[in-house]
Amino acid sequence: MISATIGFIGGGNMAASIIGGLLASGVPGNHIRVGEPNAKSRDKLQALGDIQVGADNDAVISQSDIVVLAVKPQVMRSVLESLATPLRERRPLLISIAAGVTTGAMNDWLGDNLAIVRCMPNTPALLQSGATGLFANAAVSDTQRQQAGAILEAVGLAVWVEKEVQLDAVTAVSGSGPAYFFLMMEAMQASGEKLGLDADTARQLTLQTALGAARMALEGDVDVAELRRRVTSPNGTTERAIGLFEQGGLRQLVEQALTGARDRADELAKELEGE
Ligand SMILES: NC(=O)C1=CN([C@@H]2O[C@H](COP(=O)(O)OP(=O)(O)OC[C@H]3O[C@@H](n4cnc5c(N)ncnc54)[C@H](OP(=O)(O)O)[C@@H]3O)[C@@H](O)[C@H]2O)C=CC1
Ligand SMILES: O=C(O)[C@@H]1CCC=N1
Repeated sequence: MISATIGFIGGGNMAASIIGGLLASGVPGNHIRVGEPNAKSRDKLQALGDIQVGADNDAVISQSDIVVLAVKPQVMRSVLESLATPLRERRPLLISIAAGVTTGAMNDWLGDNLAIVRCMPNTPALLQSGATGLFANAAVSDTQRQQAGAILEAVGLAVWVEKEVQLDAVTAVSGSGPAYFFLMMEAMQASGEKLGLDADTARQLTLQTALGAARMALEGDVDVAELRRRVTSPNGTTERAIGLFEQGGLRQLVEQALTGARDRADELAKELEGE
């Protein structure tokens, strides 16, 4: 059970997904506060439930045991520098969800050595089906580690990594990952339509197939390669399709794409630290 008060600095897409998941998991709305400058985003957040939403970050910090930093990487420095004094005084556990912003850079900008759990969640957190990688810096106590783990477990799978650099690989696999599956679904829907299905039928068949495949992979006792083989009848239709995917270099393309995402996280860190 999460009894701490949780304040979010930044209430955009990813914060809304986590907040929606926390509320669905039973965290009371009056334990959640958000500081968000954009009035439209505040309205969207307020629609999630009976949480305290405002534009005043200082008020959020003064009322929170845990502060989730959910702003874009590019504004993290200015946000932390502007909030350094109240954060240094109150010393809440900080949880950052920003891609490519290291705990070292955050503490440099704060001018202190605060407890920071850096994590990489993903948007399915909204449906409590998220996947998050977490890393704790040396200032994080066992209790704080448990608190951070409990928050992210409330919205899905939470996995700790030993080295901070591994979070860039987590970003490439699961942080950005939902977008890869959405792209595949977009492409399958479009192909279904080209092959003569109406848009709604193509959509329904694609989405249900994605759900069914993910459930079999998660709930079954065989690996995904074996599940793929079981669909692939010798000399059948799947064999033709899979052969064309392999011939087109799908595996190499996936590796290149994930390496690109990992490298972009590393670049972001260097760009932000060089500022
Ligand atoms: N989207 C995703 O799937 C994932 C995102 N992340 C990480 O989450 C973080 C947020 O991403 P995302 O939610 O997509 O981005 P959004 O732009 O949707 O959310 C960021 C929010 O922060 C607000 N903001 C800007 N400045 C401040 C400030 N000074 N104080 C408080 N709030 C402020 C922005 O308002 P305004 O719009 O007015 O600028 C915006 O609403 C990023 O660091 C990203 O790397 C991590 C995992 C997955
Ligand atoms: O695209 C991004 O940079 C963020 C981080 C992972 C998902 N969205």
